[in-house]
Amino acid sequence: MEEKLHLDIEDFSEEQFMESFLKEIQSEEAVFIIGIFVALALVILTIVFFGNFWGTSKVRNAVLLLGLCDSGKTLLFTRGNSWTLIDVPGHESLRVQIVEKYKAVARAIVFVVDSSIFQKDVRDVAEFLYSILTDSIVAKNAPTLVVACNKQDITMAKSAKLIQQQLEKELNTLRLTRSAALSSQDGAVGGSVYLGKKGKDFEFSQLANRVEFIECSAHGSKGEDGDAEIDALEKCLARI
Ligand SMILES: Nc1nc2c(ncn2[C@@H]2O[C@H](COP(=O)(O)OP(=O)(O)OP(=O)(O)O)[C@@H](O)[C@H]2O)c(=O)[nH]1
Repeated sequence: MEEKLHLDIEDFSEEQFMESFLKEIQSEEAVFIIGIFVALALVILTIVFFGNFWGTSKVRNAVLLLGLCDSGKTLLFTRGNSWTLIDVPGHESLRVQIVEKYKAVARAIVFVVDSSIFQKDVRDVAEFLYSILTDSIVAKNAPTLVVACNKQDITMAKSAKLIQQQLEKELNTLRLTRSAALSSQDGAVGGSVYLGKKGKDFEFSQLANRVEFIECSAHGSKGEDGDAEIDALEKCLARI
């Protein structure tokens, strides 16, 4: 009897030991599995976070507002509150740096022209446009180009059609002089591409970019306090 009792106690303690041993192993396994899940979740979160971060930094979603000084960029900027615009100052010393910074992310370029003094400005406007369109990054990305012929409320303002024709003529001349200057130098000048098609007079239709010429007035007919006439510009941007 004593022997039996002794055996029972021994059996019992062995069973208990096995049970607690198994429990121990199971809880260790659970901790191990939870650990793996946490590590996996961290890896996935890191990938998603950096994926988004790198992804958005490469997305081209900027609309650059370019143009000579006083063409009306800032006034247009204040009117276009539904867009993500970058108003680039017209002054050459400031604009070069800003264009350099944003050109790679430009989804569209709104090039603002003062239509009321276009005749006087045509050469400068063409030179500015030439420098943008022959930039290798701009040429590669081919952002939509909207030439906004602003200040249409002023009687002397030239029409979008005339501005387009004169710019094509001026860009053609510039291309001739610039190409001659380039070929007289040794080697290629970094970052510049040929404008349009070789052997043909320059036309905007030769560019890979979608190009639109629109008429607008940031002032509107009732001055700065009135409604701006920028419907055509808004429609263009909505399509981008
Ligand atoms: N009549 C008229 N005046 C305008 C229009 N748009 C702008 N202006 C005026 O033109 C002047 C220059 O406008 P801004 O918007 O400052 O020109 P900007 O292109 O930003 O000039 P910068 O900052 O020097 O590059 C201001 O006095 C504006 O009120 C327009 O559609 N019609």
